[in-house]
Amino acid sequence: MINQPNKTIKAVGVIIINKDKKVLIAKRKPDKPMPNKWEFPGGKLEANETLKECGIREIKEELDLDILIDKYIGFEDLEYANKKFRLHIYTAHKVDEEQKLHLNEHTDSAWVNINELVNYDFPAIDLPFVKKIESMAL
Ligand SMILES: Nc1nc2c([nH]c(=O)n2[C@H]2C[C@H](O)[C@@H](COP(=O)(O)OP(=O)(O)OP(=O)(O)O)O2)c(=O)[nH]1
Ligand SMILES: [Mg+2]
Repeated sequence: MINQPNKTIKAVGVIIINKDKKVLIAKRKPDKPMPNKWEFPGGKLEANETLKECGIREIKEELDLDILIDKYIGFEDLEYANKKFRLHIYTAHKVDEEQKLHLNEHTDSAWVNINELVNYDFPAIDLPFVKKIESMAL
């Protein structure tokens, strides 16, 4: 296939919120882009799926969790390794609050209060999302 350096890659990150209003964050592996950063789990859109379907699929693949998507928060654009990304963020909750996660793609995870998110090392692009959910009544 011809290289398409200007094509924007769509990705989805999911902010899973539990009954205590804590949000799930996960730590990226050391051998991935943005090594060891904390993130809202998710990944890249595949052909023939919607952004919401992508979020649900990625959370199942990365964490073995079944979720329902709640709200669209927004998007931010980023660029690295000569590639352009547009990261869309949704909030969601687990179908079964008791379901336990498994780390298939991350080295660590944590359920944290929204006002504690600033203490974790996120990619710069996540800061507007953190600010936005801090100001929302979740
Ligand atoms: N999932 C997620 N990605 C983020 C966040 N912040 C941020 O800059 N990114 C970037 C990293 C990636 O360039 C892109 C999402 O890619 P990803 O690494 O999750 O993709 P993926 O799960 O499909 O991983 P892979 O197939 O490349 O291993 O967005 C975030 O909070 N969550
Ligand atoms: Mg991912």
